[in-house]
Amino acid sequence: MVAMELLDTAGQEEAIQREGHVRWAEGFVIVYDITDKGSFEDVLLYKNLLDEVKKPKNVTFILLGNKSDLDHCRQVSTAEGEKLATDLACAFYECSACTGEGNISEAFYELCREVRRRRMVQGKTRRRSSTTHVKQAINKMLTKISS
Ligand SMILES: Nc1nc2c(ncn2[C@@H]2O[C@H](COP(=O)(O)OP(=O)(O)OP(=O)(O)O)[C@@H](O)[C@H]2O)c(=O)[nH]1
Repeated sequence: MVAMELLDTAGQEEAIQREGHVRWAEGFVIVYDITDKGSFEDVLLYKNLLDEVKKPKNVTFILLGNKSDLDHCRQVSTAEGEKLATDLACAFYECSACTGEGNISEAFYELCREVRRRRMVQGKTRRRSSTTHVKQAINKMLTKISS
């Protein structure tokens, strides 16, 4: 079971840089509108802003192309979305917040799974480094005792 708190950044750059919840959040959903090429071009901008706020940590995120119900007005192809997601090494979904089509639940499950995977990896790194510190301390003590 995972308890999620979802916050909307309202899309303003200054808000993303300023707001504490961006620093606090563990995972992000970057959303563009498939009928608006400009919103797709902004994805990189938002990714870079998140990188800036979260550094030195890597940003955990998924890419979501919204408004798939408006396929007749599409300006961004599915292939373009997939290509960007591959370049950014994140999961990609198309969906419609309006009709619910596309796999919105799966997108959020995947984001949760990715957050957990990264936590596990970071936990292992932390544990390994603390074991190293304990070993070094014991070695120091033994060296002192024997000298
Ligand atoms: N057809 C369709 N319209 C949508 C969909 N999602 C949102 N909209 C419409 O798009 C408009 C903008 O939606 P918002 O939820 O305000 O978008 P936003 O990105 O949060 O906007 P900001 O508040 O500026 O950040 C509204 O008129 C929504 O009804 C969708 O999946 N399909």
